[in-house]
Amino acid sequence: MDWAEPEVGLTLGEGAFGVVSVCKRRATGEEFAVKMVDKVETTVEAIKKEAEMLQAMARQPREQLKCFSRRCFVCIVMDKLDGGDLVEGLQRHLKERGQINCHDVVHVACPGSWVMAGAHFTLLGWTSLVVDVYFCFM
Ligand SMILES: Nc1ncnc2c1ncn2[C@@H]1O[C@H](COP(=O)(O)OP(=O)(O)OP(=O)(O)O)[C@@H](O)[C@H]1O
Repeated sequence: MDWAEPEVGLTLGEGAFGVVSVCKRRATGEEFAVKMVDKVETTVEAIKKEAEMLQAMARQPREQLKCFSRRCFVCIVMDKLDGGDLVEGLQRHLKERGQINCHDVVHVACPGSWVMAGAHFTLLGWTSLVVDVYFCFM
């Protein structure tokens, strides 16, 4: 398996679980994103939950998510998404085209919320489901 020594490159962003960077598979040159979760600061249970959440959100969910371990990190490989940062995109839209009409986004927002509700329900239980369903009907 050539994931043993992938090439980790530029940082894409940072979240609660650690840094996300560009990652290149040496054998093929394909680019992915890799989330590097600190083994010392994060419990095994939390890392498992994060990996399961990413697996549930994957573009091809049936394909097994690739993970590898480095000295201090568990590295979770994902498809690299090139759409940019959501908040920056919203701000750019506001500046260039004005406010988004609520009626235009409802068809996208509702199915999206149901996907999130499903993922949260599987992993985190009822509390998140209730919150997500609330947002879905807002
Ligand atoms: N698959 C990806 N492809 C490209 N960029 C990504 C990818 N995943 C994450 N990023 C970038 O890295 C940033 C941090 O992602 P990360 O998933 O760690 O945190 P988050 O989604 O912002 O929130 P949380 O920490 O609650 O999970 C994102 O805001 C995004 O800019």
